[in-house]
Amino acid sequence: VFNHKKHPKYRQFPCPPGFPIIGNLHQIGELPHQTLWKLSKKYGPVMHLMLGRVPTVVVSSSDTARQVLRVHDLHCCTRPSLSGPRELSYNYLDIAFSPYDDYWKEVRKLCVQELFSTKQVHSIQPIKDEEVKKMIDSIAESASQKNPVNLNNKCLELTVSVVCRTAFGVSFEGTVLNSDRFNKIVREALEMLGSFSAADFIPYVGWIIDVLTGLQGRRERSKRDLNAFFEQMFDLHKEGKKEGNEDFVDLLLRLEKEEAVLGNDKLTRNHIKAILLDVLLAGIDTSAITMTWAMTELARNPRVMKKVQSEIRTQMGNRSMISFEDMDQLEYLKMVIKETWRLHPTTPLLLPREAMSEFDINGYTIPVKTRLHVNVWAIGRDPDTWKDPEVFLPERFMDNNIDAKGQHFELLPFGGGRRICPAIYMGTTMVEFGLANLLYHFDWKLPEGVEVKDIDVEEAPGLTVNKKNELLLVPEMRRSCG
Ligand code: HEM
Repeated sequence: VFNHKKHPKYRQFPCPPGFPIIGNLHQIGELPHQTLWKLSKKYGPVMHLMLGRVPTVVVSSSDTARQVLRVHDLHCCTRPSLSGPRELSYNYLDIAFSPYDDYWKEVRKLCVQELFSTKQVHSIQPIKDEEVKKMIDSIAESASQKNPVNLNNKCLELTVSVVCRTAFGVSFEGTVLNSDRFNKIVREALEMLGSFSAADFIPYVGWIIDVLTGLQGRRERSKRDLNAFFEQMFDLHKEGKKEGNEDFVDLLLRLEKEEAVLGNDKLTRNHIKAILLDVLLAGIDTSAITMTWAMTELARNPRVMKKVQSEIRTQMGNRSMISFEDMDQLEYLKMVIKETWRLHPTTPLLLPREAMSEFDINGYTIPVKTRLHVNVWAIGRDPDTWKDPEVFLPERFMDNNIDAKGQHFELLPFGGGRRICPAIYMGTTMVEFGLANLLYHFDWKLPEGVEVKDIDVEEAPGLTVNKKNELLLVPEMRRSCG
């Protein structure tokens, strides 16, 4: 383990005091991005911690994020090797947890060209149209009975349906797998990816703790369930029982048949499963969470709610459905989404990186093998960057060109550098389209007895951070004005 005190050439990092063996692990808590944000106020925007035996650096300002993600990207764009991801990703055959190597470059390129491309996003628009219509119809029913709607669930149902039909050609209403079982498999896998594994922090003996706590067993079960799910999807495609046009499984099976090559490997079933794993785990929650947080902030800020609805309704006039092309005109809605990402980035610490060679940030030397986190959540609340950071104010994006595509280091919901999310367009269009429809068709009232100040922003722990408590709002069908 690297010890700065024994290496006088290195400037001593600011670091909170820790204990032997566990280091600072006990300080991290359930919501690490929040704890680390508080610590960064005392220890600064480049902070060193020992998580067990793992030296970790957390950066918490837009300038230090720029240094990690742009200036030194090539020194630190690999991922650390972690037990949960290793188990679930067929030994890092996926994109998100693969180390930085030729295989990662090839598999990422293949997915960007074939699965996440603009052309692909446009080709799945009919699926989105249908699924959004289903969502609107089911909310309309609640509206007619004046029943509150659970928006966490509604947003998740929408993204599950869109992603499943796009990737597997299957919608989950009463078909092959019932959606409860599917949701359980996805939830458990997400938890296994995000869970704290002693083996990752305490070498040699940590794995014993994982066996004793039952984590290892749960991980193995999660992998078996996912594997069985993927096999079922392959069978379904073999039997020709799935619906619609070419989906991701069709496409990847076709590439397998054509003997596509990734780095030194031929594309096999395990590669396909690992790619589909990323689609499931990175594609479903992120968009749903963004929509839920946006609706939460709008309910807390009636002025903004009114303004964004007025924009959508003025631009759209009277329609039964909004189309994908209409999205271009909705400038204020886009600002609302950016403001949502500033305060509620779905992946607040991004995915971990690891230093591959030594480099400096602000005069501190980061040794090889140091783990790195960019605290995007802290950057969104940095008063040196944002005026009144705690206020939800979409207008702050009015007179600047700050976007969320990884070039503006004060707003990084998709990360940045070589590891930036490869599906920004797919994710953004899903969020815009879902929200525009929710806001166009309905007015949203608070349930009886609830006041604006009662709507909380408590967070649920996890690799992606959702609203902890359900957001319940009562929909009222929009009165058409013509
Ligand atoms: C609003 C929606 C989304 C958000 C906010 C989001 C956010 C992110 C973030 C923060 C990362 C980590 C970047 C880093 O470590 O620097 C990431 C990586 C990734 N995302 Fe997304 N994402 C979204 C949608 C999607 C979708 C729809 C897919 C696929 C269907 C996807 C696939 C991936 C993959 C494969 C990676 C790993 C990239 C790599 O390590 O090379 N994401 N995403």
